[in-house]
Amino acid sequence: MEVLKLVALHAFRIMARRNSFSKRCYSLKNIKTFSEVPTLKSYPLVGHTYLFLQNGPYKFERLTEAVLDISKTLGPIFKLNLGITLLITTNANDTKTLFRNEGVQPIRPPFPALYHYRKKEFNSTGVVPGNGDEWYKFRTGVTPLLRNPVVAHYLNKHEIVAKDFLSYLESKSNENNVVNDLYELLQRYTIEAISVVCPGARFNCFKNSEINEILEAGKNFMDGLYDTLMGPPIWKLFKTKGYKKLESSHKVIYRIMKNHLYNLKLQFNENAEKVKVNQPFMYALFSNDKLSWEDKIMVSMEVFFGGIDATATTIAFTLYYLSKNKHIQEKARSDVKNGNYGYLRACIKETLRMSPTAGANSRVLVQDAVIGGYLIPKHTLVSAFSPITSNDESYFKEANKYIPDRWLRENHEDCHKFASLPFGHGPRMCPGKRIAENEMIILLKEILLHFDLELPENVNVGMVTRMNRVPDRPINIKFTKLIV
Ligand code: HEM
Repeated sequence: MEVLKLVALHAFRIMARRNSFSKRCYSLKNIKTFSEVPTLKSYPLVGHTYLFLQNGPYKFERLTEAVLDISKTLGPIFKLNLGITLLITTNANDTKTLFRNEGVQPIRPPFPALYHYRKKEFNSTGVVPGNGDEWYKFRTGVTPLLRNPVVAHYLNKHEIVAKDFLSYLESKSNENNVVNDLYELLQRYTIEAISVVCPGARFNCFKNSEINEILEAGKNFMDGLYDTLMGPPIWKLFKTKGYKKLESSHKVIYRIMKNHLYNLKLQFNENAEKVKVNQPFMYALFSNDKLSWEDKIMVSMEVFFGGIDATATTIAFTLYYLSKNKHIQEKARSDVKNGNYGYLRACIKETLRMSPTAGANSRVLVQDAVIGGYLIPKHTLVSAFSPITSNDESYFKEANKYIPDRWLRENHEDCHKFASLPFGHGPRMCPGKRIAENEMIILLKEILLHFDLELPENVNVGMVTRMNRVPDRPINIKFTKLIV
C-alpha cells in the first residue's frame, strides 16, 4: 500500500512540475505522503470514535472544541478515523486549496439515511443529500433564490413580516421587558419569512397555535439528520429514533407543501404571468422542466427546512452581541436611522465570524491535491473547520472581540478571503444566503429602531453542535421601547 502511495506521490511530483501553481506553493521535495499526516492513536474497528464515547475526553456536541484541542497537539492539519477517514484542517490556505479542488459538481458527505428515506418514500432525493448529476438537477431548483430580481421582490413582504414579529415580541416580554429564549421565538419569524418565499403564503406563525406542529417538524428534521449521521447506521436494520424523526418531520411538511403547491399550480396553469409577478421563486420552480412534480415538492421542503434554523441562530446571536456592546448597538442604530445598512451588515458578518452556524465546510476531493504540504489522494473527505479558522488570531486581530468595523470596505482588504466562510463557497454554497441576509437585516433594523437592547444578566452564550451549531443556553434580552 505504502509503495502505491509513493508511486502516486512520484507521479504527482512529475505532474506538478508542469504546474506552476503547485511550484509556487511548495518545494516539491518537501511534499509529504498522506500516511505522514499527523493523527492520534487509533484502535482497530473503532478508529478514533473512542474519543467521543461516554467516558472519552470529547463530546460530539462540542466538536469544535474537540478539534481545537486536538489541533493544539497535532497542528492545523490532521486526520481522524470516525468510521471513514477524515482530513481536518483549520488553516485558511488549506481551505482555499480544498475549494480549488472541489470540481464543478462539489461532493459533500452524503446523508445516507435521509437519502434512503426520501428515495423510498418520495422517489425524489433533493439538493442536500445528493451528489453529482442528481445534485445538479435539484440545484437548478434553488439557484433562482440568488437572482437579484427574485431576492428584491421579497423585501417588502419581509418588512411586513418583521413588523408583525415586533408586536409578537412585545406580547412575549415579561413585566421587566425581558424576552426569554429568543431563539425559539425567532424560529417563528424565520418560518414566517421563508414561507412567503416558499410556498408563497403566510403561515401566521405569530397567532396560529397549529404552527407548533411546523416548529416541531423543523426541530425533528435537524435532530433526525444529526442522529442518523452521527450514530451507527443501525437505521438500516430497524427504524431508530433519529430515523423516525426524519419520517415524522417530512410527513408534516410534505402534507403542507403539497397542498400549497397544488393550489398555486392551479393558478399557474390559469395565469402564469400573475404567479411570475407575485411569486417569482415559485414561478421559477414551476417553470423548471428538469424537475418532476415530486421533485418540486422536495425542493420546496428543502428551502423551507433550510430557511429556519441557521437564520434564527444568527439573528439571536446578533441581538446578543449588540446587547453586550452598547456602543456598537448605538452605531448600528444611528446608521439605520439614516437609511444606511452597511454597518448592520458588518455586524451580521461579525456574528457569523464569531458564531458561525456550520461546524465545517466539507468536500470530497475530486482530484489529488497538496493540502498543508501533504499529498492528499482524491476521494478523501476533507473538512475545513471554519469556526476555528474564523476565531484564530492569525487571521483576525483581537479575534475574541466583536468588532464589526473590521468588515467595513475600508478595513477588510487585509482579511484572508477563506478565513470566514459561514455560507460555504463555490457552486455548492448556500443558495439561501441573500434571502437570509435580507430577512436578518430587515428584522434587526426594525428592532433597533424601536427598542434599546440589554442583557438582563451577564452571561456568555456559546454554541453546541447539533446538525447546525446552535446557542448552548437560552438567549434572554431586555427590550426597552424607544420614544420615537
Ligand atoms: C444565516 C443563515 C444561513 C447560513 C449561515 C447558512 C449556511 C449554509 C452552509 C454553510 C451551507 C453549506 C454550503 C457549502 O457546502 O458550501 C448551506 C447550504 C444550504 N442552505 Fe443555507 N444557510 C443559511 C440560510 C439558508 C436559507 C434561508 C435557506 C433557504 C432559503 C438555505 C438553504 C440551503 C440549502 C438548500 C443548502 C444546500 C445547498 C446544496 O447542497 O447545494 N440556507 N447553508
